[in-house]
Amino acid sequence: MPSIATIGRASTDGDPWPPPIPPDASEEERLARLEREREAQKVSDGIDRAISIEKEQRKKQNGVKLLLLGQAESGKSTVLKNFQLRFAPKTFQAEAELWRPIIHLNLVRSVNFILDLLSSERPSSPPPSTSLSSEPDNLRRIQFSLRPLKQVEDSLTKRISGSLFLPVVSGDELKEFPRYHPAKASEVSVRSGSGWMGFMKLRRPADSSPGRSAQDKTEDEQNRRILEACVDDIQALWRAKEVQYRLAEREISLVHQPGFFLEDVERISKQSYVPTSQDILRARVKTIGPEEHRIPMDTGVFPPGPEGKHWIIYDVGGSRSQRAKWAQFFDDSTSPFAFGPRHAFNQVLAEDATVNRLADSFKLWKMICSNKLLASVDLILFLNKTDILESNLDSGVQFRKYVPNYKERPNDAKHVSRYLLDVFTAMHNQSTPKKRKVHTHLTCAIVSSLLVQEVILVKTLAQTNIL
Ligand SMILES: Nc1nc2c(ncn2[C@@H]2O[C@H](COP(=O)(O)OP(=O)(O)OP(=O)(O)O)[C@@H](O)[C@H]2O)c(=O)[nH]1
Ligand SMILES: [Mg+2]
Repeated sequence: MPSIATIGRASTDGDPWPPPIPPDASEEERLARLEREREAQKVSDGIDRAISIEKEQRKKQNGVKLLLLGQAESGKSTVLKNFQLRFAPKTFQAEAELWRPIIHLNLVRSVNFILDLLSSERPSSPPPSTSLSSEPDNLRRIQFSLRPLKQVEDSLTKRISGSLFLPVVSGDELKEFPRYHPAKASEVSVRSGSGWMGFMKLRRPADSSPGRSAQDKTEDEQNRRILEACVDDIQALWRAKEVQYRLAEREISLVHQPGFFLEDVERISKQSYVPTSQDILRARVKTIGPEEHRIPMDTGVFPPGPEGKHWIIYDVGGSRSQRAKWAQFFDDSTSPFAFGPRHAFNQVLAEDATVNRLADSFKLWKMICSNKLLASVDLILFLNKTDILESNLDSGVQFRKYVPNYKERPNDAKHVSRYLLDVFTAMHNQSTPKKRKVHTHLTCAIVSSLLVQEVILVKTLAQTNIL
């Protein structure tokens, strides 16, 4: 006899359960039988509900598990920083100083990128407004005087990545970190999160522990002195018309590149500089993960939960060689956050220049939606980088040129966002194995305003029953 919970389903030996009502049963027997089945069904549904509530509660007691998924540079680690800023502000502030070398590395890579660009090729024609000016001579002097920044870049990369501490990086991963990429400047090829942070803690400049060598300290001071001495020339380089001309000629928008700090050079090169929260959110470190981060939920934002409750956030690397590592986190106790780079419709992948980033992002989304291991969890989709999308469209870039199906709709952020939300939702509905909710949000992860936190933490998580 099957248990009551299986009434109405197939029995274990393959025969249908309950068995059909015998054809010779009287009307009275038939009605009584139907009534018994209805009652049994009610009990069965009640048991299913209780099991699912218990499962939810068990999930919550262990902490809330979030999985950040999306292509490289889509903003996963930045949202993680937002969580840290919101829920563990003291730790976040205490670690601010660790971000200074990363921010300096972002800056010197931008400078070295421009220097490489200037020396890599001659422009197709000289910039019209500078041909009669004295700028070319001055630019040559600046190029010469900024040469020590190559050593600063090498030294910072070595300090941050700590070659001894780095896991073996595969050939494919190394290929993703070219020193000079035609459309990129600020990628930092180091381990993210706890990897580099743990290492930097050991070598902290203010730290007088025996782990920190005198050589590190000297090198750190020397790098900062060089940077401070270069401030005027870096500013002059960035303002030079020829530089702007060469960047425009190759359609390179450094301002929109991750880890862009050229406008902040004076402030961030001061000896007394300590990174602000905003600087940290803007800093770029590529994740070679996956990494588990535990953030205590102790800030009283939500009603107190069980003692020792944590956010457990899995931050993964989004570049192609990293994606095979995602599957180990796919299960129904983890809430996946997927990131769609809305701004990237006119960009290609850093790791494969033949692949449009928006097309890649659609493919990833379909893979997440159709995954059977995630079929029972609601999905949260962030269409991130609203600011870059707006600035791209405002500068006249035509969305329909890259997405012909967009046709004659208006070329503004509101309509493009609506269109993308519709496409992502339709793709989900076509590929999901089960009916479930998708919570979509337009976000700008570098803004840690209350609004963003409200959206991310309160509305979304509460709607998905995570909290
Ligand atoms: N302008 C702008 N920049 C953003 C936004 N969100 C993230 N960024 C920046 O984009 C860069 C990349 O973000 P990350 O969070 O490192 O990207 P990721 O998805 O973790 O990338 P991988 O670790 O390579 O997988 C960082 O420099 C961020 O500061 C946004 O909404 N607007
Ligand atoms: Mg990351």
